[in-house]
Amino acid sequence: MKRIYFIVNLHAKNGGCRKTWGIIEKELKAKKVSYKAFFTEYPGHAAILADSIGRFLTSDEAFVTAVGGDGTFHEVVNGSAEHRNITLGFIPAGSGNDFSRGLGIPKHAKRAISQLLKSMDQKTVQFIDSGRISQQGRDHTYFINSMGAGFDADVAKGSNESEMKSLFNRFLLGRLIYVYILLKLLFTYKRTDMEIWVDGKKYKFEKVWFVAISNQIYYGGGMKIAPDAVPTDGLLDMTVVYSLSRLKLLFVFITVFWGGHAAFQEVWTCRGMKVSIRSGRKVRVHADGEVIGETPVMIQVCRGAVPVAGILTN
Ligand SMILES: Nc1ncnc2c1ncn2[C@@H]1O[C@H](COP(=O)(O)OP(=O)(O)OP(=O)(O)O)[C@@H](O)[C@H]1O
Repeated sequence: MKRIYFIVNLHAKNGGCRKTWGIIEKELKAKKVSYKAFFTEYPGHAAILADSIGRFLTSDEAFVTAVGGDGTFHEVVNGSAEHRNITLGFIPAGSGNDFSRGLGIPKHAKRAISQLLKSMDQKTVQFIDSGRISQQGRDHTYFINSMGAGFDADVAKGSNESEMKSLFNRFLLGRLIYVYILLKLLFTYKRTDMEIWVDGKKYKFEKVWFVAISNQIYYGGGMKIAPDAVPTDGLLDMTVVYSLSRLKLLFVFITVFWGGHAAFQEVWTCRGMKVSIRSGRKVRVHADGEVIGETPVMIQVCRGAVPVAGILTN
């Protein structure tokens, strides 16, 4: 097997990733796997490391595995987007871990690395779709899980910056930070009207809470925002939540945990390849839980653009 390059964010899960990396390293040494690890030193570094590995190895096939949370994997996906020679892997060691939940990667480190090594050995790589977000005056950003505009981007920002995140992580409740921040922001968020174009067709919505565009089922640490999303179908799943009172949003929110929200008339869903989002007032936009800018944005699916080893898709 070829050498594996690891990009490790020891700060993921408020430092909890250090333990995961210890387990992985022990396994790699026991199995005599050739590897090299790079550790992120600041936000955004994982993307630079992935890009450097892609450039350094030029046309050689390269295995690059992210160890951290969805934010770390998001950076690695973006850093390797221009390098067709890179095959990715992911070992979940974050607070939310939606990618691994949706793509069948075991949450236990030892099992996750075994699955990854087996997949690399047997060359059972799968080609996952990604979404490409375009904003005026900025480089493209890619997402692998989901993107969103409006309330959920504010919640993502609040979750990433919250001092409570480390407290939740300490009690192994990292997933609940999203719920905690959502409840905090629910009573102050100002809704706005939005215009959404899907594959050339225009839809208008009043008093929108958020638009979520998903490549796979989960977001926000285990919520089934797009229960029917398939990450290899060349399509993105849209969810628009609009015209709901604050109280009813809370009610709808509870149903997202089992994917029951689509039954409400104020929840609109649709599938497509090309989407654009415009809003009455500018609202925040996130990609894989990382804030990347504001509306307006355009999104395009990139079918099968991301080769990933060690995953299970149907
Ligand atoms: N050396 C570093 N110091 C501080 N922050 C870093 C460092 N390296 C990476 N980061 C940042 O840490 C943040 C959190 O990482 P990540 O999202 O992977 O973990 P998480 O938030 O615990 O998990 P999840 O996204 O699954 O909830 C990312 O925004 C990343 O840019």
